[in-house]
Amino acid sequence: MEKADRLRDKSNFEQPSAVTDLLHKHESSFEMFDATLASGKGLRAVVAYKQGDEIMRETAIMRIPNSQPAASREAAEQLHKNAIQRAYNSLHHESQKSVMALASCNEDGTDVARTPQGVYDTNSFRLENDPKGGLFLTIARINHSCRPNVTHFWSPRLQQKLIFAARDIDIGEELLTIYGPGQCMATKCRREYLNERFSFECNCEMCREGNANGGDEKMLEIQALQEDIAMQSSSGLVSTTDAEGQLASVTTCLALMKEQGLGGGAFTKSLFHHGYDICLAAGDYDGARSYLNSELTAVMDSEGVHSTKAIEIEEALKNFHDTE
Ligand SMILES: C[S@@+](CC[C@H](N)C(=O)[O-])C[C@H]1O[C@@H](n2cnc3c(N)ncnc32)[C@H](O)[C@@H]1O
Repeated sequence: MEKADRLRDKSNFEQPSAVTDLLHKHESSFEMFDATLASGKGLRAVVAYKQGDEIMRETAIMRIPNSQPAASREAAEQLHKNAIQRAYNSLHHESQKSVMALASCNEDGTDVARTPQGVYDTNSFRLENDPKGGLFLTIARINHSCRPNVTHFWSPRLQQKLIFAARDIDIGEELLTIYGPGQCMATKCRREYLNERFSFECNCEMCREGNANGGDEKMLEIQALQEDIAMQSSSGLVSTTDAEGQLASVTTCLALMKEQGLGGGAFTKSLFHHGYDICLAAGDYDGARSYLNSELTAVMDSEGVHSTKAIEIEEALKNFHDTE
């Protein structure tokens, strides 16, 4: 079966489901366990996944505005705290218990010290282009890795968060996502960022490895290449010779990302789009179509086959064929 068909089959259930539905649908494909990488729990695969497989989708148990207008920072913090408390109070007792069983890095780690705000702030996500963030009971159990094997995507249409395999995953492997940063950084800076933003000392494979295999230099090179390519492709002034150099940078960057375990669709899709822009500007339509095909696969792998972006790219590819 073609990959797109396989993905379509997996994405057949379209409507948002309740958290309990999520647990029933997916309970046999992953399980919660006592994590070794991090304190507390984690999720691990009980079936093997292929890159691009949808592993789960979940509806938020709590939705809280990211920010509210207030006269001072203190007043804004109070509004945030009140909104969390109100949302928490409106939950069923069993759901409250599930929320309070999650990790809380604002407190000292004991059950007594946990508060709804500590739990919400530790485990919630901002949701792209949405004024409200969300807390997802199951997704909250996924620990962080700077070399993740899963990525998440907020679907505005489904109002759910979807988790996709960023590479092939074996049975028994822990599911690990990236909390941040959004840029490629050297180990010391990544660890500082994670400590400051999420209050933990990252113990992931990439951080433990540090610069042993030149990882830090590779991360910095990826970052520099990505910035350079984005700048060049947006300037739009591409001669054939420029295009060759820029496309060579795209190829180098993709290879480095793969070496660093960052070859999944969520990380590569923008790079493929730049490749497409560069080829178009240089009048290389075969090259443009090839990059667009790669972008489509990367988008389907990380957003699902029904995402708005995937549909738009499919449309653009059809137009390519129609104008030939
Ligand atoms: C969203 S929770 C993840 C699930 C959590 N382990 C649990 O038991 O519910 C985030 C917390 O997990 C821990 N954690 C996640 N990834 C980690 C990592 N790479 N290194 C060390 N601790 C990590 C940290 O304590 C962090 O505050």
